[in-house]
Amino acid sequence: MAQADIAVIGMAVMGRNLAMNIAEKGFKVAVYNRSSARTDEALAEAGDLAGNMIPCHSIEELVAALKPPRALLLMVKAGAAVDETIAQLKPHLAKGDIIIDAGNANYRDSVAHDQALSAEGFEFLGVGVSGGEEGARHGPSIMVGGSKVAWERVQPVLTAIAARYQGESCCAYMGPAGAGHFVKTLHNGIEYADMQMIAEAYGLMRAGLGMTPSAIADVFEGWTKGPLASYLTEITVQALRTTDPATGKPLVDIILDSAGQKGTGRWSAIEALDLGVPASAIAAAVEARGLSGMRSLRQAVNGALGDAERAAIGTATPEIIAEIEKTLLTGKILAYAQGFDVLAAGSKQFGWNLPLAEIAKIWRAGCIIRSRMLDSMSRAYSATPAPESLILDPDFAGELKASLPAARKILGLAVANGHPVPALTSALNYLQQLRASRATVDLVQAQRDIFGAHGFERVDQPGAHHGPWHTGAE
Ligand SMILES: NC(=O)C1=CN([C@@H]2O[C@H](COP(=O)(O)OP(=O)(O)OC[C@H]3O[C@@H](n4cnc5c(N)ncnc54)[C@H](OP(=O)(O)O)[C@@H]3O)[C@@H](O)[C@H]2O)C=CC1
Ligand SMILES: O=C(CO)[C@H](O)[C@H](O)COP(=O)(O)O
Repeated sequence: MAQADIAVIGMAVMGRNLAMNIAEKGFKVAVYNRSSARTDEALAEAGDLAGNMIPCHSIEELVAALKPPRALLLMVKAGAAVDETIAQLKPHLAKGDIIIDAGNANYRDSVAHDQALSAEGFEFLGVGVSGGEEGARHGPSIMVGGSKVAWERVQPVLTAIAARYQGESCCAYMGPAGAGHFVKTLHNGIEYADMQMIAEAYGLMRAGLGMTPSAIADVFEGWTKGPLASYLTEITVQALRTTDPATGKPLVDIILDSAGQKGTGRWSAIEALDLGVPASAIAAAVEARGLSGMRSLRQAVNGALGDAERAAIGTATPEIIAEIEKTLLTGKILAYAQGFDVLAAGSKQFGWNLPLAEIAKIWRAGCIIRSRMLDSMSRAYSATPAPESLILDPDFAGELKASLPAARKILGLAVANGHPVPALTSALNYLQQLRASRATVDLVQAQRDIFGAHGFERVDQPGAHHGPWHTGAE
């Protein structure tokens, strides 16, 4: 009998936890996984919540379990798995039924799915979900894009399962198809930058100040009470406090220094480049992950040039630690500013009218980048008119001004003493470029005009100009 409010397809980490979350909020959820064993495992794990879950072992069974118009939420591997699942579902669905892709899809795939499905009479939502396993189970941040009719149908479920910040649900409608996954992509781009900059600050304390992981954990713990308060700061404390049971060493020292990536960070950098918006801190973080994976090249370069000389930048005094905190704060504000700039540019380019203040609001709880700073960002974007960049918001401008001398000093020391700090320096260079009253691309314009007659503008006359250039003859 059709009694389920919604279906969740994909019973891996995210899907099964979302299903339990939905069941806990009092909705009936039909669950299905390509390999049936996972469906049974999910039911077994659900305990009392299984009463609100309907296990289905075939697509036919799943479709029959749903109240019309049927809403089916896919939480499977992004890409081909989504295409295949949609193709399997379609023959069993009726017009008006809703397919929701809630994985980490590329927003372009969401747009394509929306076009194809709406042409066949189905509704589509591309939904970004952030919060990992814990978030999926107890309240993620949810970014919805696509059909408004479909949104209205599933809004009660998605709003109920999302995290709450001071009573407000961290689920919101972002705009037409593509908008939800575009926002989620940039969330992850910012996440990459935030994580990389935290790792760089850790590196400075570890190799530059000679501190132990546990002493650095204490520092990060202190930072959880200040402007850097965030989930990522908190889990950094947890990571640095963990000892490897097998060796008794700090676990962080046993973990291979090669980080994976599934695509969203890279897509953020690609979209930024496509839109012509600098997102150098995000790009640096993506590149740092890529470079970490080039193990044979790293070993060859290490062998050829010798181990990077990572000399002391000082001793672990409260003063220098406070300067590293300010350096991280500077980098973090700038990386978020870049991420929001990409969102604003995408919004304009695709005519989405993305709600930037709302985005900052729904990122305040549930998602991986949740932080105290996002509350200030939601306030900044609620202003009329909204600032052109977060850097121009008076509070963030004030924080940057106050932190800048420390950031320059620390990053100067870092570079001079051989410490890799690609994301932090990219962020700082971005600000230094923006602040400069005169950029050095005047010389680039000269070069372009000499080799390609590309022309240039003059500061003292209107119009396009060309040369005349010194030939060496005069
Ligand atoms: N893990 C996380 O922290 C987060 C993940 N996400 C996104 O959520 C989605 C799900 O993530 P996660 O739970 O980690 O699971 P995975 O990304 O590891 O995907 C595994 C699931 O996809 C299914 N699957 C794989 N290939 C196919 C296929 N060809 N046809 C049908 N089903 C297939 C698997 O079924 P089977 O068991 O049969 O192999 C399984 O249910 C992904 O898009 C991910 O990027 C979003 C936020 C956080
Ligand atoms: O979406 C997520 C959190 O919001 C994923 O957990 C995370 O981004 C995984 O991505 P990657 O493997 O590329 O680090």
